[in-house]
Amino acid sequence: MDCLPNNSDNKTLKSLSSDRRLDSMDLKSNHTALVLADPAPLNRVSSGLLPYSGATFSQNLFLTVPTMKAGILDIRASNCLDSMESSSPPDKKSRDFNNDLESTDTDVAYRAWLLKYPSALASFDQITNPAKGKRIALFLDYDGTLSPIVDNPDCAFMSNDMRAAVKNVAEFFPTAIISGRSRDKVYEFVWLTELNYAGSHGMDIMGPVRQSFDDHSNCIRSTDNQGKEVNLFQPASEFLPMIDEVFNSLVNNTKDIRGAKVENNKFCVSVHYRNVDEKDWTVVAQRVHDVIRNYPCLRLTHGRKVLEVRPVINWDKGKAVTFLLESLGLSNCEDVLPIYVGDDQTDEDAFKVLREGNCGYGILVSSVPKESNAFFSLKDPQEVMEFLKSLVVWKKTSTL
Ligand SMILES: O=P(O)(O)OC[C@H]1O[C@H](O[C@H]2O[C@H](CO)[C@@H](O)[C@H](O)[C@H]2O)[C@H](O)[C@@H](O)[C@@H]1O
Repeated sequence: MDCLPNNSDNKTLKSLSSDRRLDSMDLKSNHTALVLADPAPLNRVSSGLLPYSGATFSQNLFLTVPTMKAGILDIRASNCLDSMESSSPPDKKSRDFNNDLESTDTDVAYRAWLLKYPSALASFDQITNPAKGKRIALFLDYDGTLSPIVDNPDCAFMSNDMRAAVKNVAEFFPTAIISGRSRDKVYEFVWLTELNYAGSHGMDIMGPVRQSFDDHSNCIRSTDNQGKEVNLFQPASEFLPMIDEVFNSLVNNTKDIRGAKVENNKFCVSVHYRNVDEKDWTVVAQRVHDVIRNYPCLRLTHGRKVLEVRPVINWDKGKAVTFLLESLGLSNCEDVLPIYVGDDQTDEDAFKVLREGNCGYGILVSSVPKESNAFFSLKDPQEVMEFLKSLVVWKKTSTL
């Protein structure tokens, strides 16, 4: 069934939910597990979507929702649990408990992995040589990239040193933050006016005014914190009432699970299980499924000890990068080298766009080996900061 709401009336979306309940009786279909799989949970994606082409694309933004097989919710929750475990590699604290032998194995595995994803610091020339004569455009994820992962998402502050490094780099290169958090929240953490911001995994982009976007159905004129006129692009605006409703249900459904935390990120909702006892992860997964089973227009993806509930639209951090490049007048690959730095599963969409377009580099921030679409790697936010500083030094000393 296509998930194609044609106006902002939440009832339309709810009635699609009831249709979907009929579909759930279709025992022949076999796509349900895909709803939960990350990163490509959908069975049909609108192709060739170029939002900045000037065409109205509201309809094309919506993806086909797989039909649901009756009575397999438990299987779905257990699939989800596998993903929860695999997308949550042990943190340094717990790895330090491992014995020496295991640590050595981990180091050997990491060094082997570095052959495939070389350090962006050690390979700095390889990154900057192709940038000669071009402008570098920088895209930065927030959590785990600019700020270290901490237990309480409300306390994921970036250091003053990191803020200074981002401010400096933005003086030389157009820079944008693309975060899963709401745009307002990430701005409160970063607090730098010289950047562009995209929140809700790219579903809320504030960029410079572009006349060519004026007819765009999801683009409106607004003002930023300093009263400057800007373009706001919000391709999931029709989902706002639904997301609020789901947020409230998720808060309600998980309030008895010790350590669970639900975060409203405006166009998506995060359900955190970092502080939940591992034996209760399955309960978290089940409760989330209990809620979203009523919303076929929503899907689930996995982040770092977090389940992300988001609209089923053909939009992600990769699309946001393309959109921002266009908005900033930087879409010509001949003149521009985009670099995207991120640590999470949702950043893979952006790495993929750069890799497939052969027009820039993804840099994965990870201290453990992971398969990625990135070209390079950095170990942690500290190394990200060193990389940003190196870019500034390179630019200042570069004669080209
Ligand atoms: O795209 P990002 O900027 O990386 O945002 C992704 C999610 O990041 C946050 O959660 C993660 O960081 C928290 C603070 O370190 C940590 O406690 C949590 O376990 C991580 O998943 C944020 O809270 C989420 O809303 C974002 O979606």
